[in-house]
Amino acid sequence: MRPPSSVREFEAAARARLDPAHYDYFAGGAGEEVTLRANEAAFGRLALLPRVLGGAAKPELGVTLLGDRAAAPVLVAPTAFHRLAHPEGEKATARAAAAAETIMIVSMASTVAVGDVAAAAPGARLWFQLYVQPDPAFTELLVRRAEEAGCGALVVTADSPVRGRRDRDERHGFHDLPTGLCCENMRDETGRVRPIEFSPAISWEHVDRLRDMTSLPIVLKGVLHPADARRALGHGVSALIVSNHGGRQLDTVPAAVEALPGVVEAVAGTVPVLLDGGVRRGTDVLKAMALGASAVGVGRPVVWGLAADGERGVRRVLDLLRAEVEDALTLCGARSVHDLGADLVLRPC
Ligand SMILES: Cc1cc2nc3c(=O)[nH]c(=O)nc-3n(C[C@H](O)[C@H](O)[C@H](O)COP(=O)(O)O)c2cc1C
Ligand SMILES: CC(C)CC(=O)C(=O)O
Repeated sequence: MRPPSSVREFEAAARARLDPAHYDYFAGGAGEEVTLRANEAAFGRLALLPRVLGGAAKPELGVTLLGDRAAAPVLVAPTAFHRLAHPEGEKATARAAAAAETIMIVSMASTVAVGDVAAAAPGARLWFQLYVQPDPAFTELLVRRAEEAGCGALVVTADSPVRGRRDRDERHGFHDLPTGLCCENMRDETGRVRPIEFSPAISWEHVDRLRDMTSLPIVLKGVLHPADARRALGHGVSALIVSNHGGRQLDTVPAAVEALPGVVEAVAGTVPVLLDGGVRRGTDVLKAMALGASAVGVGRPVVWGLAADGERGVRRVLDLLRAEVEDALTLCGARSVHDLGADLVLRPC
């Protein structure tokens, strides 16, 4: 059978393979899924206004983020539970990210321990995503594990003081991983697996404590409001990710790409601003970068690749997106992803 030739086809292939409860866990969003739909729809409403006769024979796609080089401005966003999608789980994802020469943000809720992910994928550039745990000693243990695994940054998720309410999971009664799988990073010193806890009282003080705890750069994920973006700058944050968690947390917040310009303006170039949510095509990547993003993350597309064909599927998803970015860049008459300005995008009135 021919391999899928778009992220959409990968989703169809993944859906055909996955248990419906697991497909719905990966695909679903919070509440009425207004934000989930908005993430993709907002990219569709933005039109590209290309230039002509300005291209390069080999356009520049590479970006350097917090000292880590990525061959294309498309990162692997942190997503939980990869072994639900494929037995090799995060090991397969990391190998594919390494082969595609991009950065993978390993979820704290990975089903392979971050140290084992790193060991399985030599040369992978990994960052570690953290949900601050109510027990500060356990949070510190997680940070040390990320450091020992060689992760290049700590990505602190700020949009999840509680877990989003997801009707699809309720309908299936999907609340726990099946027997044999667990969140391997959550083992304490005795080997017991702790449940992931959310911290409703998470605050800027927690960011300060993390700042004191580690010399890793801290990336704040889940920022939508410009005032929070400005505030983050005073707390030693090295980058921001504009994200609504793929529409899985607070429903009816704006599409990520709609929130992007306000955050970009607020930080005024002091730190890189990344975006995730709804990126499915190379043209989406260009639109986000034209509006000021330094790179984007993809969540579900990677899971679809993994479910469809393991490491090979993830590699193909990343390669497809890279090729689409290259084509779109050339068709926009641009020589480099660093040359894109807001005039490339026509926003609806
Ligand atoms: C199945 C799934 C699991 C996720 N798990 C995490 C997680 O563990 N930590 C986190 O910060 N974000 C998590 N996210 C959010 C992603 O990092 C990202 O914000 C989102 O998927 C981007 O939207 P996209 O799926 O449209 O690309 C998850 C998203 C999905 C779809
Ligand atoms: C363990 C989960 C809370 C992971 C997550 O962030 C998600 O499912 O969106």
